[in-house]
Parts: sequence; C-alpha cells; structure tokens
Amino acid sequence: MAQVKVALAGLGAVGLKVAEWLDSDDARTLGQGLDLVAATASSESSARTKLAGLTHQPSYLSPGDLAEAADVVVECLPPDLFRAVAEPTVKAGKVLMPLSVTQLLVNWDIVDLATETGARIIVPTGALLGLDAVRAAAEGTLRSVTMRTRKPPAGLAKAPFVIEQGIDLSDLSEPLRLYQGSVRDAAQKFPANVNVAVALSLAGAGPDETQYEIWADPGVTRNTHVIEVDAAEVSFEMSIAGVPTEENPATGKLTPLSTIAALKALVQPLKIGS
Ligand SMILES: NC(=O)C1=CN([C@@H]2O[C@H](COP(=O)(O)OP(=O)(O)OC[C@H]3O[C@@H](n4cnc5c(N)ncnc54)[C@H](OP(=O)(O)O)[C@@H]3O)[C@@H](O)[C@H]2O)C=CC1
Ligand SMILES: O=C([O-])CC(=O)C(=O)O
Repeated sequence: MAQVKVALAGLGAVGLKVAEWLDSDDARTLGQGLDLVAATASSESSARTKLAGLTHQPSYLSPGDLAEAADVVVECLPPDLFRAVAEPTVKAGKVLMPLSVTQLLVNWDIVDLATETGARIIVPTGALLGLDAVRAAAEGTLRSVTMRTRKPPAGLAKAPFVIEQGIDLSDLSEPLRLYQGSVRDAAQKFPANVNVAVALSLAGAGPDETQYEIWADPGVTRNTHVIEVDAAEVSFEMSIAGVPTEENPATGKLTPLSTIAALKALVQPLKIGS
C-alpha cells in the first residue's frame, strides 16, 4: 500500500516538530507509512533553513498548492491564513487537519463544502484533553460546559482584543480577567489563544452555549485550562497545564505531540479512544 502523503502548512512551534517526526523511521514505516511531501512557511528560504536537517526533503509549495500534492494537509499557520489552505484542501476532497480551529467558526462554509466533496476535517485535540468524553456526553443530555483559561501574560500580549483595548500586560501584579462569555465571541477576540475552547465547544455544547473565561495571570508559567462538564448521565472536571513552547508562548508543547498522535491514528490499525 502506498504511503499517505502529508503536507505541512506552517513550520512554526507546531509544524516544525511535526516535520521532524514525519522525517523519522517511526512515521515512515508505521502502518502504510506517512510521507512528508510538501511544506510551506513565510518564504522558501525560511522553510529550507528550518528543514535543513531532514533526511527526506519535501517540496516547497505555496499554501494554496499543498492539497494537490498531498492526501492530508496539516494547517498550522497564523489564523488569518487558514482559508488559503483549508478551502483548496476541502475542495479537492482531501483530509484537512486544522490547528487554527477558531477559524472554522468564521469559515463554516468550508465544513459545509466537505459534505459535498467527501473531504474530511480532523481536528486534533491539540493543547487540550478529554474531547472523547465530551463527545460521548453530548450523545446524552448535556446540561452545561464551562472552561477557564489562565495564561502567562506574554502568551496573550498579541491578541487582537488586548491590542485594540490598549491593555498593557507587561507589568501585571495580579491576575486580570480579559474575557467572560461565549466561545464564539472569544474566538474573534483571541483567535490564536482559544483554539482549544472552540474544539471543546464543537465536541460538546456548541460555540454559543459553551461558557468561557480567559485570564492573563502573572502567577502561572503554564497555559492552564480547567473544564467542567455537567450532563444527566455524567459530570466531570478536567484540567491541563501545558508548558509554552520556546518558539511561541501562546502555543503549548502538547500541541505538536497531539498532531503527531492524530497523524498516527490515520495509519495505525488499532485506534484507542473514540
Ligand atoms: N488547536 C490547538 O490546540 C492549538 C492551536 N494553535 C494554533 O496553531 C496555529 C499554528 O501555531 P504555531 O505553530 O504556534 O504558530 P507559529 O507562529 O509558531 O508558526 C506559524 C508558521 O506560519 C508560517 N507563516 C507565517 N506567515 C506565512 C505566510 N504568509 N505564508 C506561509 N506561511 C507563513 C511561519 O513561517 P516562518 O517559519 O517562516 O516564520 C511559521 O512557520 C496557530 O493558528 C495557533 O493559534 C496553537 C496552539 C494550540
Ligand atoms: O496552547 C494552549 O494552551 C492553547 C492555545 O494556545 C490555543 O487554544 O490556541
């Protein structure tokens, strides 16, 4: 059986780690195998520099051309570039693995398009946990889902809401709640910080019904998310404390690992968890 061809849109905190794993024997020989055939970054020279250590060099393609070369396109770009990758991938009936999950909410026509073309959109759990349990609970009678995020202020400094409101996070002495409300609204205000909240909402109660808070907290060094789920059949609380990556303080180190796990699930014969 032919290897599954993978393209990486983005070689930052998420994409480069995934590229390095895809270059390994582990990825290339697992099940039918995964093959990194193409990648994109802000320029070809940037991509070539980042990928210089790889044994198997992928082609460099623009975001819109990745889908033609691959079976699976992993999108890990800045949020505003999501559509440039997602639309051609879904149009071509390929598998889209998006990390900029906030962008699904404002590009929902792409999800609709997937039903027409047969494309699949597989959202890795990313920096979160427990989406399997939330999905299962949603098959019963879900009553409420709430989530509270605390991040070191540096990870929130570039959020459009923080910039527009002129909020100075550089010298906080105590936690500051930046937002309380629906996930849908939070996704617009903090597009690069609440991907996990959007994934949680799509797994469960939806972006309008999932209640969300985000805090800039000088007392934490990790990206911390606490989730409470209440349903007729079950209630549970989950928390996770992700170490920010060196490359991007907004992105936790679990995110590339979760993406690798999601890619493995495409080719492994045994799948654990629903
Ligand atoms: N779902 C989840 O759980 C999580 C999702 N995310 C999201 O994942 C996405 C990726 O995050 P992260 O890896 O930290 O981002 P980074 O900022 O570290 O990397 C972004 C990548 O995009 C490339 N890029 C920038 N501009 C362009 C352009 N014009 N054309 C092509 N490529 C470009 C950069 O290129 P270069 O390398 O040349 O600079 C870089 O490789 C973000 O949207 C983030 O919000 C983050 C954390 C958790
Ligand atoms: O890394 C995290 O904790 C989550 C994150 O940035 C996001 O959801 O965008």
